[in-house]
Amino acid sequence: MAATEPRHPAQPTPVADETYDVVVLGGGPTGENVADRVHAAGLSAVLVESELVGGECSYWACMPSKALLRPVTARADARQVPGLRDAVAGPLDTPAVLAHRDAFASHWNDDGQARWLDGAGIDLVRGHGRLAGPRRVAVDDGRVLTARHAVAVCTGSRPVLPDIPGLAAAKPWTSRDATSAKEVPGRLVVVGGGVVGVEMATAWRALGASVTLLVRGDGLLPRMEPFAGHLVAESLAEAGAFLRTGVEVREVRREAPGGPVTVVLAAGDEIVADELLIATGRAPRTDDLGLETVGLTPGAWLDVDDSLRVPGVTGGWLYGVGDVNHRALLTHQGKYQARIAGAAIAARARRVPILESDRWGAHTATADTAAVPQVVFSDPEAASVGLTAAQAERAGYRTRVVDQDLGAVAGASLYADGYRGRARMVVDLDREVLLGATFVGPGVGELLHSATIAVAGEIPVERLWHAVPAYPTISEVWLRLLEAYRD
Ligand SMILES: Cc1cc2nc3c(=O)[nH]c(=O)nc-3n(C[C@H](O)[C@H](O)[C@H](O)COP(=O)(O)OP(=O)(O)OC[C@H]3O[C@@H](n4cnc5c(N)ncnc54)[C@H](O)[C@@H]3O)c2cc1C
Ligand SMILES: NC(=O)c1ccc[n+]([C@@H]2O[C@H](COP(=O)([O-])OP(=O)(O)OC[C@H]3O[C@@H](n4cnc5c(N)ncnc54)[C@H](O)[C@@H]3O)[C@@H](O)[C@H]2O)c1
Repeated sequence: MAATEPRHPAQPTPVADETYDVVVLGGGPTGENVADRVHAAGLSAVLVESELVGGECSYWACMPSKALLRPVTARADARQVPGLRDAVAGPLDTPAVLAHRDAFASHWNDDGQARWLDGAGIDLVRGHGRLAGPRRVAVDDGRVLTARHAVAVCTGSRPVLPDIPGLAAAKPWTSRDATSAKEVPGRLVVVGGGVVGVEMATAWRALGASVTLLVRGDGLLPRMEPFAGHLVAESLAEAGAFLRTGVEVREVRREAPGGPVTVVLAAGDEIVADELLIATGRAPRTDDLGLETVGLTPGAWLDVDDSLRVPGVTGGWLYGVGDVNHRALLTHQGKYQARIAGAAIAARARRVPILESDRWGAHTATADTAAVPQVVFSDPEAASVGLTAAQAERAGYRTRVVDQDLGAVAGASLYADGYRGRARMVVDLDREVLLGATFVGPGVGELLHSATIAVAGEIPVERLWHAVPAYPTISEVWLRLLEAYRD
């Protein structure tokens, strides 16, 4: 089944002047925010978009996936509340869930976002843009846009298909199909135990598909603390999904278009399904971008410094922001980078000194390396910020790791009967500040920002002691973690 196609893109805003202060290539969440920031700083900006304004996040990633998952986690939570359990015992209303998803994907129509650009005073050019030498962007309709100060490449990423015999011919689902499919497949095989694999296995299993998750490593969510993957795997199994770890796909066959697909594992066994989702990571959208015209390598992630500028480009006019630079493939980090890059572009345009040496200054995207928050909207949710215990150890910190059973907190047991969850904080013993925190359990996504503030703010543990969590909330786990640390 093909991913839902963009519908009726709005007519482009007429472009009067082909020279701008800033040309932004790619109108996803990152590109929109770069354009907005430089425009707010008094520079003129044009945004070039080849598909839909709003990018992957709005139509085939964050928004539709979270709209599919919200009914799943809300039902799971309600089923753990005495007095409510029986009222939500039935199946999800699949047409209503899919309609809710369609609405959150704006029916794959970007009129609203194009209007926002117009209102913000940012010109929109629809078409595929390519660099055409220094400061120039050629659009496939023949026009050439020139940037006085900067070109910001915000072209994002696309799913990778591993080199498995028969895979491409079998027309597997990618994240685009998994977030936009109009029907629930009877049997779905998911390859990849990262965030996309876990979230989409959760959603489609809850909508009634028989789901088999094939994972090459030994568990799910390998970038998080190991207990996150364990708890999510346990819950997926209870939901009736089949998880196979330590397996490799050797070959894929689909004899007839629309017919069943056979997945052959390295050990020789075969799994037959109706759809196959490949969720094995992302590749940069830089292969057809004219990078070679400015001495860079097409198809590679864009290497950038902490102000999001591409080093080694004469004149320093090229920036790479968002997924395309591979620093942190998340919408909120792309938007954060856009705020930093926008400020740096505007400062350099005005010849104002850049605060490069100020780690937490306006022109340095330090949070990309020190405090990236992420919520996996599985059941239960998994939320983390900063370093895991293993990452901190690898980075050479002297650490103390403190764990707590989330279910033992009064607020958690009120939130859900039999609440299962766990929390961990990783403390840098030399500075006595948090390097990272992880929470796994129902509703923990909304708990994460407290940890992000602690990590990004480098708040001493001694001062956190005075940040009193309200009783009886799940946040009281902070008190338990700090008590355990001080004991
Ligand atoms: C299934 C899924 C779920 C996700 N869920 C979350 C989530 O819950 N939270 C979260 O933070 N992140 C999530 N992500 C990640 C998030 O989608 C990305 O980090 C985010 O979209 C990156 O934004 P971006 O603007 O850098 O790139 P994109 O959103 O990819 O936008 C790039 C834009 O550039 C355009 N473009 C590309 N090349 C050209 C060209 N040559 N000329 C003109 N235009 C071009 C594209 O059409 C696109 O519109 C999810 C990802 C997936 C796959
Ligand atoms: N809620 C969220 O924040 C959210 C949701 C979805 C996606 N995202 C972002 O989108 C990005 C892409 O997600 P993703 O899940 O595709 O990538 P990922 O990198 O998170 O996970 C991909 C997984 O596939 C495995 N893999 C790679 N090649 C394989 C192969 N040939 N066979 C079997 N397994 C293989 C990897 O070991 C890895 O565990 C992530 O970086 C994530 O940050 C975020």
